[in-house]
Amino acid sequence: MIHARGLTRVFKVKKESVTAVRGIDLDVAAGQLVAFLGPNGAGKSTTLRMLTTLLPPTSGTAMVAGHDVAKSPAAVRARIGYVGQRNSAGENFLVRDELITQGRCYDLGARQAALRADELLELLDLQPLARRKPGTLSGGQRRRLDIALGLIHRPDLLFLDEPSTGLDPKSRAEIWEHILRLRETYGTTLFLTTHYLEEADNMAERVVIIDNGLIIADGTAGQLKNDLAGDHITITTSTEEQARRAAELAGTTAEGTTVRFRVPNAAAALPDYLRTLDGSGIKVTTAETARPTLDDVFLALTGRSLTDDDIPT
Ligand SMILES: Nc1ncnc2c1ncn2[C@@H]1O[C@H](COP(=O)(O)OP(=O)(O)OP(=O)(O)O)[C@@H](O)[C@H]1O
Repeated sequence: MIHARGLTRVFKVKKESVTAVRGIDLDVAAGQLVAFLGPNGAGKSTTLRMLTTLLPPTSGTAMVAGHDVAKSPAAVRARIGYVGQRNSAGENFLVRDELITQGRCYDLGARQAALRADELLELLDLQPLARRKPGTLSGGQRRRLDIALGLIHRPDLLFLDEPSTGLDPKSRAEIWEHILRLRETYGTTLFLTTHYLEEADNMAERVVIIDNGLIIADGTAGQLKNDLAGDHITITTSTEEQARRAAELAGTTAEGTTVRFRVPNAAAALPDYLRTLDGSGIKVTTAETARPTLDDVFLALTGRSLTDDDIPT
């Protein structure tokens, strides 16, 4: 569904050039749900804009929904949907009429546009709001309308830029419920950016991480965590001296009475470690293990946290 090779975008700003995307290769099969993650300024929106024909690549190629973004942008646009970060609906029409008008823009006949609008109102639980104006909807309701607008021509592939950002946790959960439902109903391929790591972790079957214009990791959340981060073991001891010795045995340094370190499989490693500590006369007060997060993956790859720069987690 997406087949990009060496996709690059350089912006000229006065005499300087900014390389936002540095030759990325990306393949997305039909029906996949891919989360595209990266810190602020990593190149997510620029990539999305190139894949959706909104911005021409400086070099490289991308076939999207079977067509070349540079050579046949109209054919790409006819087959994809794009839900940007800003609201797509106008303010003047009622919700249902907004959808019908959008359908007419895609050359649907009046009857077909109305049928499609009603189908999407149903799918996105917008039926009770059909006769309201978009300006009167809540943030979550507006996002659902944006998604419906992106789906009116029943695209094979839907791009969503930060679909849940700025919503309260309940509305975020609802948006995800609808995203998953539309995938189940239509089998739509979904490619979305998100700042919410736990959403990418729980919902997407594939996570692609971009940093500084380059794809630095690509796989299931589980694979990335196993291969690149490792589990956490945390123990506490009753004295700082004991923690220092326990840390030494784990090849790390203590923080007060706490020792933290990573291992490939904590459940298997912890009993051995506790036995070693016991044999050395170190009294452990608490011991726990934790699976890594996607942020741990990013940290392991770059030495930085994805949650820096005020990115909400
Ligand atoms: N029109 C432009 N002119 C100049 N530089 C740009 C332009 N658009 C993006 N950039 C730069 O390209 C880089 C990537 O930006 P992009 O918006 O793609 O990142 P992002 O990962 O989407 O970030 P965010 O999560 O903050 O939206 C940044 O350094 C940005 O400043």
